Amino acid sequence: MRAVEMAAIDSGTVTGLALMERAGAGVVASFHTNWPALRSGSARILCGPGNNGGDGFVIARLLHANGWQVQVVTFGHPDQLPQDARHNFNRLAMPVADGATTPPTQFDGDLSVDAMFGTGLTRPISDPAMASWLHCHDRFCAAGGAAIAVDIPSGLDADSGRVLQGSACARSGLTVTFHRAKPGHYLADGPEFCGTLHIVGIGL
Ligand SMILES: NC(=O)C1=CN([C@@H]2O[C@H](COP(=O)(O)OP(=O)(O)OC[C@H]3O[C@@H](n4cnc5c(N)ncnc54)[C@H](O)[C@@H]3O)[C@@H](O)[C@H]2O)[C@@H](O)CC1
Ligand SMILES: [K+]
Repeated sequence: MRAVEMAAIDSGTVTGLALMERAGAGVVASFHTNWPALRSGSARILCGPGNNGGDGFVIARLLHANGWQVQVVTFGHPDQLPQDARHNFNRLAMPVADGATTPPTQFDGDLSVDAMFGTGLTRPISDPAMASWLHCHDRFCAAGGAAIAVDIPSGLDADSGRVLQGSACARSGLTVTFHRAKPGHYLADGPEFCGTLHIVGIGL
């Protein structure tokens, strides 16, 4: 997937930023088809330190523009964000909570989005703050809340579908992935953690 994205970007046919905007818009569109009754409300978006988090910033901006009350929780310092994610972080016009220093509260809003990690997860999620925020997302999902994973549930290996050894991982009711499903969506723990799988095109 990374090679496909880089080839498209290197060929000049599309920018990473355009792909990220389409990814974020695809998640919002998928959300409305999966939960049509949920027209607006309050959303919590968990945004990790990479471009998966960047997708989360796009989703936050689009929901906010549609009249949603949005709480963005970030993990990692904005200065460390990759360029496209940083661009979308800078475009946010709402308060942002630092997940490392803000204790998680039980979420009683309408929509929780896991944009912590996608295909760039390289090791088990062991950071206690990340784990406890993901646990909130998982509890909200288990209680029947609208819980979405961006690209892949964080903590799940995109190739094997297994939760990385000892990693925190959160279930979602809907996973929205881009361009193609990954083996991890179907294998091992994938189905349990992904819930319904939507595959959106981002023009690749
Ligand atoms: N490349 C592109 O042009 C596009 C990428 N997209 C999104 O970008 C994602 C991939 O982005 P990235 O490659 O930045 O990867 P991620 O956003 O999945 O995360 C990578 C970051 O997390 C850190 N990390 C990995 N494992 C960790 C752990 N256990 N604890 C703490 N930090 C950890 C890495 O050091 C790195 O900084 C995709 O899943 C998708 O959501 C989409 O926007 C489509 C376009
Ligand atoms: K994710």
